[in-house]
Amino acid sequence: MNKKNIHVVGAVIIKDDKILCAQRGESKNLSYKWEFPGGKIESGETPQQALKREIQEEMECDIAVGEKIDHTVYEYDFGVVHLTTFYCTLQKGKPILTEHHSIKWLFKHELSSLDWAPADIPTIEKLENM
Ligand SMILES: Nc1nc2c([nH]c(=O)n2[C@H]2C[C@H](O)[C@@H](COP(=O)(O)OP(=O)(O)OP(=O)(O)O)O2)c(=O)[nH]1
Repeated sequence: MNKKNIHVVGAVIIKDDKILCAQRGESKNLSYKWEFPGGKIESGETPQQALKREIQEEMECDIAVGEKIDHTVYEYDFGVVHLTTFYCTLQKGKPILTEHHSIKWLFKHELSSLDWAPADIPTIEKLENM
């Protein structure tokens, strides 16, 4: 059986040289793994629109979406995630924890101390070598 394709966008939000990292909740797949806030692209949306919407919903703040960082395809047991990550900045408000277990602001050289969702590793490597 073919696995379902899941198209996901992730926001690498940078503020004062630190990057916002978010930990998934207990009841989710990839529970307690770290990720970039974001989510699935809905039909009719551009990746950038999806990212702005997801961050508003999840963290109650507005972002500006900048350049693409990376695009990876990773096969999990529950499906194939196509993850695109973008540089973002905060425009209005401050990220609020709603559905994540926790959030952290880390310098890029600290990112690899967290247990990331596997699809995120190429983005982490790019950020570390930036
Ligand atoms: N938001 C986000 N999701 C990621 C990243 N890396 C990664 O493998 N994923 C996976 C986890 C999920 O299976 C999927 C994103 O879906 P989602 O955030 O909309 O959905 P979810 O599983 O948290 O919850 P649900 O809405 O399906 O209940 O992509 C990442 O950096 N950010």
